Amino acid sequence: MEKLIVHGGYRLRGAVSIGGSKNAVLPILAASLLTDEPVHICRVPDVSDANYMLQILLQLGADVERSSGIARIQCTKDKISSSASYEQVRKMRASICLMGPLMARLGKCTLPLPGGCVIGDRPVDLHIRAIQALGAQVEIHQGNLHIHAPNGLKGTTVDLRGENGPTVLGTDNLMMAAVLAEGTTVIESAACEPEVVDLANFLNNMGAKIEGAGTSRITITGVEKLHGCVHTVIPDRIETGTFMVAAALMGDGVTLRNVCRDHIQDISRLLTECGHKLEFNEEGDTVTITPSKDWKSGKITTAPYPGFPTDMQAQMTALFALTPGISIVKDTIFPQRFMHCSELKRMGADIKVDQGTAIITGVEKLSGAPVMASDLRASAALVLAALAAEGTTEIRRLYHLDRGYEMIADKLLSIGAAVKRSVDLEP
Ligand SMILES: CC(=O)N[C@H]1[C@@H](OP(=O)(O)OP(=O)(O)OC[C@H]2O[C@@H](n3ccc(=O)[nH]c3=O)[C@H](O)[C@@H]2O)O[C@H](CO)[C@@H](O)[C@@H]1O
Ligand SMILES: C=C(OP(=O)(O)O)C(=O)O
Repeated sequence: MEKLIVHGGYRLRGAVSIGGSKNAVLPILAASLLTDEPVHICRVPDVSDANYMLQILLQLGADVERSSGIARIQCTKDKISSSASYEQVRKMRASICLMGPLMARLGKCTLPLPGGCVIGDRPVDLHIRAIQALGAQVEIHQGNLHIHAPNGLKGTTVDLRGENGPTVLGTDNLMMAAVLAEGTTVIESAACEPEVVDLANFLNNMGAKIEGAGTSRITITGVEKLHGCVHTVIPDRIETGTFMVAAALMGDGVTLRNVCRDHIQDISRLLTECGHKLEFNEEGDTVTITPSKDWKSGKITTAPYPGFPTDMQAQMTALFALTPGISIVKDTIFPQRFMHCSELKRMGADIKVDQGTAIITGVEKLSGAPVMASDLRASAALVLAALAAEGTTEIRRLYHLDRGYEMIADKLLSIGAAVKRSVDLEP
């Protein structure tokens, strides 16, 4: 196993290029199952989740080639298997989004149920409700979802609102199941995230008829077949936000390239309210961050898009740990997503967590410590805190970070951080 060693206190200066979105590319890769023809997906980030998804497709029978960020995938129907094994999917919850395309293409599938994870309970009841509404029968046996649609999938209206609001991968799954279904499917209370829009654009490029993606009502008119296409994945808005926080903490002229201004409005608003200066170019694809010497505390309540993303709250907590005053972070989507706080406290942060809310009193300095990453964004929060801390921090369980950050150590090193990966000899 590897660990990340960070010597804190180095100012950051220079430019970083943001990669393709992990959360957009996962369902897009799964959607390549929907056609016999090859699809070319550009700007596939080199992160372990995308690599697992490509491996799963390969094991399901797809032809997969990858070079310089471009994946070429071809899924010939009679070579594709409808079952994925627990070994294949256990590493990635997003494997649930294989359900929609496998059902659309083969009319049946067997998928291991994804478990919960450290960010909280992660049920799939809405995914099941969606596929049942299209006419599929679902059984759960020995930890597997067995789904089949003996009479094919038929379009209908499905309200996907759950207790905590819309579901992102649930919306993706239903869209992918409906593109080849008979008739029209209307998704009410659909998720509006940019990643859902990117998937809809990809499917429309393949010949699907989807309208309304990016709003809470999506209409899908089933077509007989889809064809190959070339698609470029949107920039990763969470990687962008993470580097924006790094720049707010330690920047001295950091520019981020290949960003999408429209997708990060709430993150930008919050950083601006805290006093940091953001300058976008006219196209909105490059931003320069100038940290404030007179920074202010802030308040976040996570919410579905266009609200503040839950995937950025841990990184903001790291920023607030060093921001004077009292800041408040409430996660309404994953109220248990505060594992990073106990590790930040070991570095000297003053944080109290109670019932889905963290109250953070800014301290003057953090100090480096050995810390343990518990999940993807918690790891990012620890890296950010370590960049600003006095002394050296060693972050263990780097595989969490590698799920969603492409070459993060190299990118940080290139703008002046003192970071290096090292083999961790401890068990
Ligand atoms: C690969 C990917 O894109 N992951 C993102 C996606 O996860 P994912 O799509 O799994 O998250 P959802 O949008 O489905 O979850 C939103 C809320 O709905 C609940 N829920 C979800 C499904 C369901 O069947 N029943 C149910 O109750 C969840 O527990 C959660 O409280 O959106 C999350 C919320 O923005 C992000 O944090 C994840 O990074
Ligand atoms: C929680 C995340 O991803 P996943 O849904 O794949 O666990 C994330 O990207 O922050």
